[in-house]
Amino acid sequence: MSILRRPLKLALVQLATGADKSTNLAHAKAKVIEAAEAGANIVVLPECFNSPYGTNFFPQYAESLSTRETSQTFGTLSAVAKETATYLVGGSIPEIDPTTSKLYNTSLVFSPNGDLLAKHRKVHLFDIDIPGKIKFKESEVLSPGDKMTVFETEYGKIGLGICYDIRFPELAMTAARNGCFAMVYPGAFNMTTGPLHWSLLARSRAVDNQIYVALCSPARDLNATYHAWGHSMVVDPNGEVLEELDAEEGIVIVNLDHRRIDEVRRGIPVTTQRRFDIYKNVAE
Ligand SMILES: NC(=O)CCC(=O)C(=O)O
Repeated sequence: MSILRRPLKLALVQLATGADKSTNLAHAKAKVIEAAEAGANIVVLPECFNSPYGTNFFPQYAESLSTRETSQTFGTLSAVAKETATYLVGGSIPEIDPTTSKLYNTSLVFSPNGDLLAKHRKVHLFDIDIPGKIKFKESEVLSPGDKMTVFETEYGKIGLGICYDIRFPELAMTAARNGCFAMVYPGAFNMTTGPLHWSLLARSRAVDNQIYVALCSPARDLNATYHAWGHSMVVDPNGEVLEELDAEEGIVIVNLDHRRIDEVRRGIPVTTQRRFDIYKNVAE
């Protein structure tokens, strides 16, 4: 059997977000319903979809995600997943762990009956400094997650990362080696690295592993302090961009098909040609 058990429709919601959390949540809910009505089986929201993106905003917007009772966002996502009977990758939101007071950039995934399926805390924090262009240091306020995240669906397994996580091929590689048919990354690249690396990284992770790769960004808001690149996209296992948005709000809906994975893997059989006998000390 293929790693993708049967065809499905994947939707990416490139959401326009603002400063008001309740408005963002209501808007996200409306867009998830719109995607589901268009036939989506799995819906993805962007990184930091309920708040502006910035280290100064994380503490203010953070929620404890232990239960739906402690988190407005948890409750909303769970309810809309159930209402629409879709798998929902709830982008990411700032999380506070009440026992340690540590903050995380966290993604929650819900099943079609509204149960929490997975929780991914961004593993690689976005700390970069490109002189004259962009300096950003998530680690000033956030702590990194300490595990990879793969979740099981009726279609097969999906790996989950958040934005900067895509720069580390090991995550996608490990997920693919463990049988995932796709990597999904809620993300918010910027106007410096977005044009150069966003598509390149998505296509690289896809070609490396011969899996589908989906990146879901917020829409660009030039009134915000951080200008997201947008360009939410789905790439197929051969590295071809199936659909890509521009900067504005929109929904990408794409059919994923196991026959495409099988065909690409048959044509270029790198999955069976690997030389594990000569790859040594990869952890160094
Ligand atoms: N939110 C992020 O992790 C941004 C990552 C990014 O822009 C990059 O270039 O990497």
